[in-house]
Amino acid sequence: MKLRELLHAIPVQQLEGTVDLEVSSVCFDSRKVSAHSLFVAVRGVHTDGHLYLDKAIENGAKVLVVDALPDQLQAEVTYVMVADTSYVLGLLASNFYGNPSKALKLVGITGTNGKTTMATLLFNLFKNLGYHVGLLSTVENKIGDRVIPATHTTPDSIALNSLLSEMVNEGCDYCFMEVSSHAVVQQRIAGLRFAGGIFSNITHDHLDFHGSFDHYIKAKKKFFDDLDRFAFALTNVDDRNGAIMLQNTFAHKKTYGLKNMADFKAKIIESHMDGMLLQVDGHDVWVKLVGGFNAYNMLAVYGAAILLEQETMKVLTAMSDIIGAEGRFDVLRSTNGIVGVVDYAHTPDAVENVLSTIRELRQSGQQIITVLGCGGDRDKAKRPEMAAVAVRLSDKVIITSDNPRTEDPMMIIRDMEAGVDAKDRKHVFTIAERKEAIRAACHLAQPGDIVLVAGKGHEKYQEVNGMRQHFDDKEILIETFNEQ
Ligand SMILES: CC(=O)N[C@H]1[C@@H](OP(=O)(O)OP(=O)(O)OC[C@H]2O[C@@H](n3ccc(=O)[nH]c3=O)[C@H](O)[C@@H]2O)O[C@H](CO)[C@@H](O)[C@@H]1O[C@H](C)C(=O)N[C@@H](C)C(=O)N[C@H](CCC(=O)O)C(=O)O
Ligand SMILES: Nc1ncnc2c1ncn2[C@@H]1O[C@H](COP(=O)(O)OP(=O)(O)OP(=O)(O)O)[C@@H](O)[C@H]1O
Ligand SMILES: N[C@H](CCC[C@H](N)C(=O)O)C(=O)O
Ligand SMILES: [Mg+2]
Repeated sequence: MKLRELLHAIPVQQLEGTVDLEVSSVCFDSRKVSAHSLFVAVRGVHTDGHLYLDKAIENGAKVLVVDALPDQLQAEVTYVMVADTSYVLGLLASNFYGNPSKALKLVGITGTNGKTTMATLLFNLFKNLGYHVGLLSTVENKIGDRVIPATHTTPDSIALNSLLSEMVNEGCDYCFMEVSSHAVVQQRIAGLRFAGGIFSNITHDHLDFHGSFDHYIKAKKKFFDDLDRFAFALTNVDDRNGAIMLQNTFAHKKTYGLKNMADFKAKIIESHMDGMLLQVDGHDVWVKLVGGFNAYNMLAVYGAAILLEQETMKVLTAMSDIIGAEGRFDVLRSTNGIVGVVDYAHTPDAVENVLSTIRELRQSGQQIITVLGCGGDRDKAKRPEMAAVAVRLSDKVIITSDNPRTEDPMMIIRDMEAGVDAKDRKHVFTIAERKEAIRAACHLAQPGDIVLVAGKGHEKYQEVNGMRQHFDDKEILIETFNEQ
């Protein structure tokens, strides 16, 4: 593509060099630059792309996008100075791939918990309604039935636009994607046109990255602030911060809720281990998901489908058929009657929701044994809180490891243990090796008891010191159950 074309609608402050040259690719990593690339220098968490301008030129870059011009300019290179390179990277990525978000209906979902579940439910619902659909999620990216492994909850703007353009080329009508707060702050979604945005909820997470809860709220809100007047903005009115999300949006404001007045309303009529009977806008509908939080997820999905102009009865019928994402309240049973639940709960709120649901569904005498850990190089403040909630709502807890990354697993465990009251310690065990922790929980369980393995859900790895080793909670549960 010609640089002149690529710079369409880009807020350029200063230009040095020609715009009549061919650009072969847009890159933000000097190591991925090849002949005739355009390199965007981004200021990151660990380093600054502006330090790699020479490396980018050495690797073949002919255009550099910067927020400050270097002292020495190279004659054969075009310099484009802009105020915010991360933002401009989003716009350039959209332009480079032909603005694919404008050629399908893109719906973004943000919030602390429920994004993957809602995006997957919407993907499955619209497929069931007969559309060709795309999905961008933590678990996987999908174009129709084709799976493309996911590296992030929200891909970087180049990967994102490349995936969207493949979706357009393959005839997708809709794409449902997760919008993480990291992605909003890092402008990964800049330049995208959304047909709608959905807010699930906001509770404690990622305070390491955002600094404070207030900044975390503002990051989520920015997604709605940037929606245009043709989009819908659907929020959870039962969440304390649900209304705040829509304060400054130009989009059509719509609400859903189980407790407060809302445009889309639902009630839980019956709850079972294998599903719930919901009343959605006055209609009874059986769904295959369990837990009050999933009533919210289902209701938001219903609301979004109606806002996307689907027929009510068709949507309700399809809702009975669809399932959510892998590793979200997956139930397994041992031959001797122990119930295993694998769930991706990795925030205090999610642990509370999952355990409250299990408590509501258990029969008298059934014990709950929870296995959980907390991720390394992530929000430390949630560690004692997650442990405290698990101890409050379980009969026994085994504290273990969950992706220690570059941290010492025992230090993470100590942070978690700080949330356990002295009086509860006799019900709490520490087994750093996750496999052994799961096995011990199964051995402690009596027939009928429930073993919750929380935090990793669909993940197929344990990350230790930058190395990912194969690890699958479900696989270990099944293996141990088969021995019992
Ligand atoms: C903290 C964070 O979000 N980091 C993301 C960020 O990296 P960074 O800011 O650390 O980048 P950096 O290393 O400082 O480098 C700055 C710039 O210099 C460039 N560089 C660097 C070295 C070099 O030799 N040449 C070069 O050009 C880099 O390409 C980059 O453009 O930008 C990168 C490119 O987009 C991301 O891959 C990276 O995600 C890391 C791997 C990550 O773990 N992110 C997690 C926290 C994340 O994003 N999670 C959310 C979901 C959270 C949730 O809701 O659960 C997600 O959306 O996945
Ligand atoms: N609407 C909800 N409200 C609260 N908790 C939820 C909700 N939906 C799911 N959960 C809980 O949160 C966990 C994570 O759900 P999900 O993967 O859908 O969230 P996410 O927002 O995609 O998370 P991530 O930020 O890691 O991408 C689930 O396993 C469940 O325990
Ligand atoms: N997307 C989340 C997932 C956390 C899941 C948990 N298994 C962990 O590694 O902390 C994050 O990167 O913070
Ligand atoms: Mg997710």
